[in-house]
Amino acid sequence: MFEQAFNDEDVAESDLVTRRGTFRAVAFRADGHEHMALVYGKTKLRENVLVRIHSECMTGDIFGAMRCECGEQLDAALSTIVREGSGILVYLRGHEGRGIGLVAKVRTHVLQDAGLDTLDSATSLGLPVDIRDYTPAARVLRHLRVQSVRLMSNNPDKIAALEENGIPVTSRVPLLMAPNTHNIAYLTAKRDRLGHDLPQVEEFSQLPHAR
Ligand SMILES: Nc1nc2c(ncn2[C@@H]2O[C@H](COP(=O)(O)OP(=O)(O)OP(=O)(O)O)[C@@H](O)[C@H]2O)c(=O)[nH]1
Ligand SMILES: [Zn+2]
Repeated sequence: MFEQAFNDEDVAESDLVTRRGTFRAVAFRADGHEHMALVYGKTKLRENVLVRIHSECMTGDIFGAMRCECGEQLDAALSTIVREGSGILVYLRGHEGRGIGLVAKVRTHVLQDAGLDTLDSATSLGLPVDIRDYTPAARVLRHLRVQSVRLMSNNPDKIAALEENGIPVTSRVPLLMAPNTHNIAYLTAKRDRLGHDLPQVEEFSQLPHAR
């Protein structure tokens, strides 16, 4: 059996008016962290709900860092959800630096500036490459009574994790941002070493999502 959703004391929700529109903000505690699901439009008991599972990235999401494309993906995912009229963005804490934390991530940046890629910079510090746990996302989607999802991601691990945790993924929606000189190495390592579904650099400019 899959884990039940949440005890009442671990979840709270309210309307959240944002510059993009009014979402339902569902704050929840899971695995020692406080996470958030932003729900737009009607998703309860629906199939093929447009979903983004977004891993916390303080540098990219809040400060607009260009080392990665996280901030742009966050913007694009929310815009797409609003444009389509419904969907859910799950913002997962504890995922900073693919799970190694903020201090460790910044330490890997120093090594990346010296030429190592995102994987080697972690392993050379004795750190794991990716220890993210997606079960809190599956739990909140179950709590929200979502029947199946269209997942906005380029990472096959996220699809596998949802399926393993009882949330059917009917399709994957690519979330491709145009590369810049600061994140091209990061994107290339994701494609070539982590198996993310990303195009070759020269193909990016022809993509509908690229900007
Ligand atoms: N270890 C490490 N983590 C990073 C670095 N830059 C960003 N991250 C983290 O990477 C996470 C995002 O993972 P990505 O591999 O970029 O993308 P993803 O979420 O797996 O896949 P998508 O769904 O396609 O966006 C965030 O939690 C960031 O904090 C870095 O240089 N080193
Ligand atoms: Zn990032």
